[in-house]
Amino acid sequence: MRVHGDADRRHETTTRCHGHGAVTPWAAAREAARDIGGRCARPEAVRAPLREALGAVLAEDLAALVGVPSYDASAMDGYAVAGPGPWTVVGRVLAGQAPPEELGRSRAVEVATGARVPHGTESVLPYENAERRGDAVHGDAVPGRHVRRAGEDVPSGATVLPAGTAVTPAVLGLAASLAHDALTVRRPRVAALITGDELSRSGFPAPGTVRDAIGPMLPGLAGWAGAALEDPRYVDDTFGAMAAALESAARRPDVSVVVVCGASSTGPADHLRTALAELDVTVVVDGVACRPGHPQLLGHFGPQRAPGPVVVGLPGNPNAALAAALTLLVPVLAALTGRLDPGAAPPRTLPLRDGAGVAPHHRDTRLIAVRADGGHAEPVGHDRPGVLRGAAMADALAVVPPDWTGPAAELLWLPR
Ligand SMILES: Nc1nc2c(c(=O)[nH]1)N[C@H]1C(S)=C(S)[C@@H](COP(=O)(O)OP(=O)(O)OC[C@H]3O[C@@H](n4cnc5c(N)ncnc54)[C@H](O)[C@@H]3O)O[C@H]1N2
Ligand code: MOO
Repeated sequence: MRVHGDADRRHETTTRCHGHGAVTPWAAAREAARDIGGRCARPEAVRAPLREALGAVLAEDLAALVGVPSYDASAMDGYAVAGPGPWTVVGRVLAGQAPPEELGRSRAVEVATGARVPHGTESVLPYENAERRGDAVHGDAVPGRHVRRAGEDVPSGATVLPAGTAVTPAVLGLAASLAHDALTVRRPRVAALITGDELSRSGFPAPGTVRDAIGPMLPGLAGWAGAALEDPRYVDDTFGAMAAALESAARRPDVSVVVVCGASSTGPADHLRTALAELDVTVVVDGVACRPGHPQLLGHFGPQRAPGPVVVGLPGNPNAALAAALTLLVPVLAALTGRLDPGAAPPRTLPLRDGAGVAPHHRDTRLIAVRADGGHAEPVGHDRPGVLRGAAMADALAVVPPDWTGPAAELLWLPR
């Protein structure tokens, strides 16, 4: 970390206001994150083509512009038949082709699965139940069988999903079936400020420099929580650069969250807290009693009753940044659109495997990289604050509070 000229006076303030007993317990910090996210203005509703809507939430109920199926269709390859058998075969209809107007009594048309069946069709006789002799077909047809009637799965005009539903791959497929080309969705936008004059962004790091490991993690974390991350802005380790970058991100009406990486501690180049004070940001969580990730921060621009944009400060150590993102950033983003925190998905707890050698810390909640395997959670190791090696092998972070007696531990799932 390099020290810049304008650090000194303001750094005095930082040192006094952080790290002197005001840290928030881990569970309370997460609750605060959910609470702020839930109180912010919802991200603006926008029209998104289907291919861009994945992961957002629906801003409106999803209605069927067309029924499913949209025409009377065969559910099997075989014969559409009308009246009693045997039936005389009068033609063939493949999917996408027009059928004859009307199927007369004791008449059949050979049909492919998905083909339109003629009016008058009473059932479809699958090939395997049919015996063909010349133009005649014999077999036991069961009235109504293997014909999918128009609108029988989804009637035209029906509301099929409520506003607030997360757009999954299945939702996109359904929307297309219902004749939508675009959806009206909400998706929080996240601006990222990455600090650290020692950071490099590509190639082999020169002596004394470090590859940015947080920038590459953030889009996936944001996307997992239904948000979109803008290209990160790399900010010099000066008070002026930090304050200016924060201010300009916060002025953007489309930005719901500003995430700041690094500069969260009390060092001479750590200007986050002083810049937030200068900009009148309300700091709600100033440090969290957890390891790794204790210097993380949660605050907001704007008044208490209408907060926004939210500011999340992630520590510079990459594994601490990941733990902090799961603790504060993901719950804020999920709550902004009212969706469930994906880190808190079931199963919520698993027993740590016997002999895992986990001991609680006397004051802080430990967040331990674990693999979930056969009904147990097993620490994978390699999860010190400065390295993502353990997290990259892990399924979740096991939450071990100071009063933990085991063996069951709460899990905070990682995006996988
Ligand atoms: N006197 C104290 N010093 C520190 C404390 C403390 O309580 N008292 N806490 C330590 C902990 S814990 C953490 S975590 C770090 C947090 O530091 P910052 O958020 O201010 O971040 P930096 O100082 O800039 O960097 C810390 C470390 O991480 C590396 N780094 C930073 N950004 C990135 C990145 N994008 N990708 C990869 N690595 C990054 C940086 O080079 C440093 O090695 O403070 C401790 N100090
Ligand atoms: O808590 Mo630091 O956040 O250990 O790396």
